[in-house]
Amino acid sequence: MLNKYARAFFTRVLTPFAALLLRLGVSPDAVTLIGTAGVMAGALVFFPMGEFFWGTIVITIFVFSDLVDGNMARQAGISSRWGAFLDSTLDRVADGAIFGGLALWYAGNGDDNVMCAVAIFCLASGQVVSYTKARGESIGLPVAVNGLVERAERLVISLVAAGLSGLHKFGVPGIQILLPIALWIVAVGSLVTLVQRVVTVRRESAEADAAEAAAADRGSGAAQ
Ligand SMILES: CCCCCCCC/C=C\CCCCCCCC(=O)OC[C@H](COP(=O)(O)O[C@@H]1[C@H](O)[C@H](OP(=O)(O)O)[C@@H](O)[C@H](O)[C@H]1O)OC(=O)CCCCCCC/C=C\CCCCCCCC
Ligand SMILES: Nc1ccn([C@@H]2O[C@H](COP(=O)(O)O)[C@@H](O)[C@H]2O)c(=O)n1
Ligand SMILES: [Mg+2]
Ligand SMILES: [Mg+2]
Repeated sequence: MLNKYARAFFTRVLTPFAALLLRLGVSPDAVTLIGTAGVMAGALVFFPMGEFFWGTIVITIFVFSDLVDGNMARQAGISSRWGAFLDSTLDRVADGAIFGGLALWYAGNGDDNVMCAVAIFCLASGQVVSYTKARGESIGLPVAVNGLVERAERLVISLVAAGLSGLHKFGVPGIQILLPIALWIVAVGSLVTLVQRVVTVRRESAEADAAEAAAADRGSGAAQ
């Protein structure tokens, strides 16, 4: 949903910045790489220490690189298969760092085995949700469904909650409850999305196989 409705807004807002980077001689690949490194640093340095506010600030600054890199490539007319591969692959790395950082907090001083397991589930299910689309498309199917909770939703729900939970350290009472609530929402939402995508791939593959069998039948009928 965010991908559909918010992308146009962010494209308008980020286009001048993307143009500036191109004028400065920065490449889209460099933005992809630096953005991922920044997200990883924010997530793996701050989250395991329970510094959710500062971690979220650092991650938020760098995560928008994922919208800037493609914008730069399109403006410069240099969108490429390599760029698409690099972008999607490093998305998985960044997501692994964010949910891994949260899991490390709960496994350590956060001391909550259930929430550690929920964070690991968010990490794994998010990766599988993305894989269903990539694999479905690689076997020639349209995978014409995005589902309830795409990557943008996973990130926005988790990061808004993490940032707000971090305000606990600044004296806001009770607010840290938002992070576990958000992780449960992302976990359940990712599971629903996974089922939506698997059901779609199952239907599309059955339709494609039936169409192929019908075409083969017509071919052998014509040969007789
Ligand atoms: C005192 C308050 C403290 C709070 C501190 C600040 C809080 C800020 C919190 C959050 C900000 C989060 C911003 C997250 C922005 C995410 C941007 C992003 O990365 O979007 C990527 C997404 C997809 O891009 P791609 O096409 O490159 O990716 C494809 C996709 O990932 C597929 O994944 P799948 O769904 O299949 O799993 C992959 O299959 C594919 O491989 C991959 O290539 O881009 C978009 O979706 C575009 C829309 C972005 C919408 C961003 C909305 C941000 C909205 C609000 C943030 C501000 C909230 C402020 C809250 C303040 C709280 C007090
Ligand atoms: N280094 C890059 C990054 C991205 N691309 C192209 O942009 C598409 C992704 O667009 P986003 O707005 O989601 O970033 C991607 O599929 C590539 O076509 C690129 O060429 N090089
Ligand atoms: Mg991108
Ligand atoms: Mg991306």
